[in-house]
Amino acid sequence: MHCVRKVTEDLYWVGGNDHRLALFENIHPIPRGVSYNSYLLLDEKTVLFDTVDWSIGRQFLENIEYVLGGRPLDYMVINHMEPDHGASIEEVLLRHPEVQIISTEKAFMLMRQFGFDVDGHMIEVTEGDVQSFGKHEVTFVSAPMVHWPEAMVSFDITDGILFAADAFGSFGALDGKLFNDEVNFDRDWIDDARRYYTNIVGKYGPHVQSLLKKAGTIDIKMICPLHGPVWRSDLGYFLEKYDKWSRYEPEEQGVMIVYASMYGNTEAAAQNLAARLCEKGMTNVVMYDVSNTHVSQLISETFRLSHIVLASVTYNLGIYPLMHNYLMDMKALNLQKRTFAVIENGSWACKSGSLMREFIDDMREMDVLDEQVTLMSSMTEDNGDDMDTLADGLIESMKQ
Ligand SMILES: Cc1cc2nc3c(=O)[nH]c(=O)nc-3n(C[C@H](O)[C@H](O)[C@H](O)COP(=O)(O)O)c2cc1C
Repeated sequence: MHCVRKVTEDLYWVGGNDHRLALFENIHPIPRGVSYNSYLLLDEKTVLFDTVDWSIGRQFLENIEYVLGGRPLDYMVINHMEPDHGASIEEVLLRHPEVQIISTEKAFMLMRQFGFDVDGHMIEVTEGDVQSFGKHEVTFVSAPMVHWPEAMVSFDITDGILFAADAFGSFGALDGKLFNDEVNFDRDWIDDARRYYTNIVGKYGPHVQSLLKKAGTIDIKMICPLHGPVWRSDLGYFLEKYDKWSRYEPEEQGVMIVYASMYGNTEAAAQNLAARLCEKGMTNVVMYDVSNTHVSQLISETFRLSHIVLASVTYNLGIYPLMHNYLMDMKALNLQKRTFAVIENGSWACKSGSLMREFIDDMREMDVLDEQVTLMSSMTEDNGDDMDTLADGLIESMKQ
């Protein structure tokens, strides 16, 4: 049975939702599921914009057949060749041998690498090329590393619709609600959107910036991403988030305390700091235990907030492994422009503080406050003054 939504008079959403997949990219938990979006335009020619993950292939094929209503499929525009979007290309080809695929040179290379026989079906496009499908004229804009090197976005000049590939996407299944104005995005979706952006595309901020610059020159009325809601109102809200995230600017002044603790003493010290901060009036404080918070969530929150406190035990003369993993992820994603503070703990040879400092010093545009707390197994009254100075240092640095 088909399950489609009308996007405009002649454009249909023909994607689907997956609630069964536990880990996106086999790494990131997606408790709210994920949607794979694909769009079918009925003009003088019929045009499919991207395909879907194989997990929802059957639903997708039924949707296409329903919307086509017996018409041939003339074109398939492939903006992005990652398998969660490109996996169904070959099946569409088998069912519609008449189809011509419009894509970039690199995407065709990837199609062959993934084993698709696309010979005789290829129309290669580059930046600025325009293709007319009847009433609709579509131009193609390269978007390398947003989030793979072959990526492009397509812009329907006639209706002002941006087919944005992996840009402006979000984790979360749509479950009937296709448009941003059919959901409470700022309440129910923004955390998943941020976790999607920061972990999937976060590393490529400068590439996203260059795409945003190009987007600024065209009159976009609607954004059709490959995951999550279609944007048809309040576009500025999401464009502004993307601008901040891709410039690595925090969304909020606030303190994120990330702690690693085996027996609870470092955790107690983290609580002590949180209480002091709130006592001093800084109440935008969140706390995360590295041992029970997925690193994708830690990364997302690190993009959101301005100040990060790392509180870690020393573990076999090193940083606690899960804290180390978080720091490595942060570095891999190229995160910048944050202020850190350090709380270290050790019972006989305390090393975690200096090691965490070294790690952060190696990253771009990161500050570490001089104020630091060193615990010998547990926090005592003797540490009180240092903890107070640390809290003051955090609050002071927010004023700058
Ligand atoms: C497996 C293991 C390895 C540790 N390695 C060190 C170490 O190399 N140097 C040190 O000073 N403390 C070491 N510690 C002690 C911890 O850093 C920490 O002081 C202690 O676990 C108390 O903090 P917590 O209650 O937050 O876990 C180790 C503890 C464990 C369980």
